[in-house]
Amino acid sequence: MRIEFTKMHGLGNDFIVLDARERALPPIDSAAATALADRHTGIGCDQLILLEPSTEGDFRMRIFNADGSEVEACGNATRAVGLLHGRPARIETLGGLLHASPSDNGISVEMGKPRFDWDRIPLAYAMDTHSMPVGWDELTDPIAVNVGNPHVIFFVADPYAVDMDRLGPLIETDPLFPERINVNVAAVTARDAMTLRVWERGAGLTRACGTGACATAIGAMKRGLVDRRVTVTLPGGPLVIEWREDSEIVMTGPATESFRGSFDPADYGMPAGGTGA
Ligand SMILES: N[C@@H](CCC[C@H](N)C(=O)O)C(=O)O
Repeated sequence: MRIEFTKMHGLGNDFIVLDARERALPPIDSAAATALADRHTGIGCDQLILLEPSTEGDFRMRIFNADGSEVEACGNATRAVGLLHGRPARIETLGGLLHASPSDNGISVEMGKPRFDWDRIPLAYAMDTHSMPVGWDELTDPIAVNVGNPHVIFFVADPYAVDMDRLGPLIETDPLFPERINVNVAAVTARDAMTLRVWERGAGLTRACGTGACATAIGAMKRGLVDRRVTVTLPGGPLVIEWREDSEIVMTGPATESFRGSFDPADYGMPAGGTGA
């Protein structure tokens, strides 16, 4: 049996979407996700997304980084599967229940409420997460925010001047972050505008990171640098992030289907059996 997939992206952050909501698929494990994500020998993606039935929401979304790690949240993929669903959706994730709905400017997602406690980031030991007394070369005084997944944010004059290929993996794997971390470097350009680059945990430098945009906007709002609605421009384009009075984060932006195809699971070492429906 061949497995059908949809290739999608949100501002160039790209996904293989596998749909096991109505038809069981062979189990997807870390090794299969890594093999499928390979840009030379597989289909290629930053994240593999697996949709399954859910008792809590309309469906469950599982997220695997390109390195095979299964993680809690992915903002851009949430918009992508919202587009695929075609109507408002309640999406169960490891990071919580999210709400995605079509809007005038693409797809809007209620991403949940941010967490700031050191043990909810998580960090390895207690520390003020609002102004962390740590640094890596010119990257100093970060703020840490968990928006379903963990982020550390550095405010700099020019994100494009930062050597992310060197500093990204160094910070991602620092023992201060027991579950590793997504690394954001951002510049505030106006009370309602920021630029951002993200080194993603388990995927490296991507063209866009939805949760990174949320965490960075919230970090800047907490420090009083921007207002409660801000446009965050990533290499792949802009996302609008709003922090509502009830503390819910709302992310709005585009999602795109690139193409559909199918593959033979045996080519990716996938065992026989079923996951999902
Ligand atoms: N690209 C995503 C984030 C994907 C997960 C992240 N790399 C992690 O490990 O937490 C997004 O758009 O949010």
